[in-house]
Amino acid sequence: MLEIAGLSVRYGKHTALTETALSVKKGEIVVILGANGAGKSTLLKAIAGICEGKSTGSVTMGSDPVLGLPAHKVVERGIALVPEGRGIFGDLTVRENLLLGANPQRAREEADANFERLIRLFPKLTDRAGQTVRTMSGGEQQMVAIGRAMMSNPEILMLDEPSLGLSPLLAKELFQNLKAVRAAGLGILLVEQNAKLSLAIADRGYLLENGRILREDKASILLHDPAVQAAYLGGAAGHATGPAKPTPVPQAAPATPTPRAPSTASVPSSQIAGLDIDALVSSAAQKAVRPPSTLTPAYTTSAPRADHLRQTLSAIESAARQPRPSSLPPLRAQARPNAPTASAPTVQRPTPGAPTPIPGGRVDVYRRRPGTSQFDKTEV
Ligand SMILES: Nc1ncnc2c1ncn2[C@@H]1O[C@H](COP(=O)(O)OP(=O)(O)OP(=O)(O)O)[C@@H](O)[C@H]1O
Repeated sequence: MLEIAGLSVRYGKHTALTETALSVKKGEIVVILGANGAGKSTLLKAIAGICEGKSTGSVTMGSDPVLGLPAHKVVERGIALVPEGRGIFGDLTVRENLLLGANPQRAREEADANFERLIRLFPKLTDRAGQTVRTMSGGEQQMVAIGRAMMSNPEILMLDEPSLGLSPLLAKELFQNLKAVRAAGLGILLVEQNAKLSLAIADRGYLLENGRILREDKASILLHDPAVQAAYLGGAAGHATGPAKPTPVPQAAPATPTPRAPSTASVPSSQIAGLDIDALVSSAAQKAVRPPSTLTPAYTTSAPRADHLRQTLSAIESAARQPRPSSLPPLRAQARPNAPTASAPTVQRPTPGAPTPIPGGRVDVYRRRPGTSQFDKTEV
């Protein structure tokens, strides 16, 4: 169904993918294994229409060409991507995130059916429909991200390292969920560091190295191949999880989830479809542009900023109260609204201690009495 042939991607002079070929059929899970920088994310991004590099070759969905289409058109062709890091809206509820997934034209008419399919696959989502997503555990958030992608009614679901950041238990649950998605008839293209778990559920696998596909085989064969074990499973199947990458920090579930709205035991599909998708999309777009205060942890409350301001002001005030050092030259005499006007039109900058005499003329210099608004006249 998804066919990739001769796909190459360059970022400027750097070639990230070279003549890549692979396919994903309906109802199968295909996993891409590769070390850091092998080009796995680039492959998914090039298919999804969000790659910053220059892509050449061919990507087709059925008989439709896909390569080069903008991301929203790729989704309309039936390909959905769950990006690394999930890309969900943490400030929105589960229901709102799912509804955003139903924005593509191909999904709008079938939003009810897609939602029914989703809650059959992930019944937990119905209990959490009103919960704000950022209050959920990493595994639950990943489920929302997959759920949102599925609401676009895809035939191919692509996932970029979905187990990243999940505890082993949550990762296991995630891979069980992917089996359920496959059973629903979707094709899955999976990029994973967790070679053991992903090969255990996959049908086929590709090994990608330095942007080239080195090998393609059945997942069960790859899983038990000594060379694959050495490269991706730490030398012994079942003990390691893939090539070197910093061990993800498991996301703990919050002690007490705080739903924004009371949890609904069951959400009828009409409740999903009843929301206004366009309004939600534009509100989500606004929320995605965060004010600077939410981006800088130090300024998440106004107190530290106010303290800093107060300290700065008091430092300026106390500096202003300091007596002026006598070595500094006096300020240039200026006309003041309530002071007598100097008889000469210009006053030269005086030397310290004594005003400079003006040749051929007399200058009246007015000095302010300290602490008053009175002026004393001096003739020069
Ligand atoms: N936007 C970009 N601009 C320039 N080079 C890039 C860009 N994105 C990726 N690359 C380079 O392309 C190569 C492949 O990167 P890619 O992210 O696809 O690898 P990966 O296999 O997904 O790695 P990882 O597992 O570390 O995420 C790397 O050398 C990377 O530095």
